[in-house]
Amino acid sequence: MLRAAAGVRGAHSAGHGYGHGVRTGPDGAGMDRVAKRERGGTGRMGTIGELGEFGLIGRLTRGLPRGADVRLGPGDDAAVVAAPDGRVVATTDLLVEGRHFRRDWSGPYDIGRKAAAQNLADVVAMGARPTALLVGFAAPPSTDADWAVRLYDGLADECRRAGASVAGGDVVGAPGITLAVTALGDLGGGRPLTRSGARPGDVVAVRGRLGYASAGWALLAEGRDGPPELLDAHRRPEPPYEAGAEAREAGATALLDVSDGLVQDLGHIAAASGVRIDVDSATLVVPEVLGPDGLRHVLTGGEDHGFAGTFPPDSPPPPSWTVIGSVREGDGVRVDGRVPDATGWDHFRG
Ligand SMILES: Nc1ncnc2c1ncn2[C@@H]1O[C@H](COP(=O)(O)OP(=O)(O)OP(=O)(O)O)[C@@H](O)[C@H]1O
Ligand SMILES: Cc1ncc(C[n+]2csc(CCOP(=O)(O)O)c2C)c(N)n1
Ligand SMILES: [Mg+2]
Repeated sequence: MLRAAAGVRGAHSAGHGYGHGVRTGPDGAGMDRVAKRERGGTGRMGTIGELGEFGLIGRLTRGLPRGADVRLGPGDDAAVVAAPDGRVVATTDLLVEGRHFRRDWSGPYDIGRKAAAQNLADVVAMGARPTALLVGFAAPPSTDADWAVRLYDGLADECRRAGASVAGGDVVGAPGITLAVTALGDLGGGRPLTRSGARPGDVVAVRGRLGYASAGWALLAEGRDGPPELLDAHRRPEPPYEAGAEAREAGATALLDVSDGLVQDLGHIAAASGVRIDVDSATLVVPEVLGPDGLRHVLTGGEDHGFAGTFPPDSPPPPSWTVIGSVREGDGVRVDGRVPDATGWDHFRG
């Protein structure tokens, strides 16, 4: 059993509580008001340092969704998760303050949603059904407990969207916020949709938003306000989780989620499959809201966690997908016949 939480029962609101404007302008205008709202609560629970490690765990794990796949959830040395298929799909992704998000740009609820979404999308990109998350949470002791609770509200809600549960995790004091999330999934007897199955003659198709998170991040980085749908796309991706099942049913030969940039991620399919991928930019949906650099955001912007896949010519994807190109013999990715100079995000190249 878990030790009882030391803290007061949470009085936080279950609402999202995020605004739509830019959190900071170049002059820092409105920061105080923004900072208060983004702390995610009233500070009634105090800091996580005051709550203590086990008080915090007790508070964070209270009320989490618990699906049938999680046979034993938070509270023991490890969780027990069902693996009906006999194989477990497993993936892990870090979300690091200053690298993936900033606390003056994003509220805790959105950061929680994003941490879950980027992992759940990877499970779905294997053609699997997400079952459980394990959540490593590092934060300074001075962090408001309400902030941490709101983050877990976001994690829990994103899990609900994908039909998964939080099975366990770890908390640790650290100089900044880091979330290390591991997601598990079940293939339900199906074959995994790997990156290596694309064949010459296949069509290439995408599902979900592309370029929105990148355009939103660009606005935030420049300290500019802009359309809420862009700013929020940076804060919180909304992967169309149904894409995995759709791709599988349609006979997809390869699938991945677009996390680093469409061209770069298609390059992973091209390399793993030993093929060339040709993208026809005229087929890409570039909504006006993305602004003058819209095509660049669509081609190279990451973090929307839409899906890209390849499909045999005789079994095309359903209408919810957009066909954007074809698979040929050869290697690499071409856009309108040319090798693009920008492809996407690289953590070590800036
Ligand atoms: N530190 C590591 N140790 C072992 N394998 C790793 C490590 N980092 C990445 N990998 C593996 O390399 C592959 C590509 O990793 P990557 O993180 O780029 O995944 P992705 O789905 O393309 O992008 P994202 O990070 O957005 O999920 C994955 O199979 C991953 O498990
Ligand atoms: C504060 C801040 N600075 C920069 C970015 C942009 N960014 C960070 S990681 C990434 C690609 C996916 O990463 P991963 O491969 O780790 O999933 C992108 C486009 C951001 N979101 N926040
Ligand atoms: Mg991925």
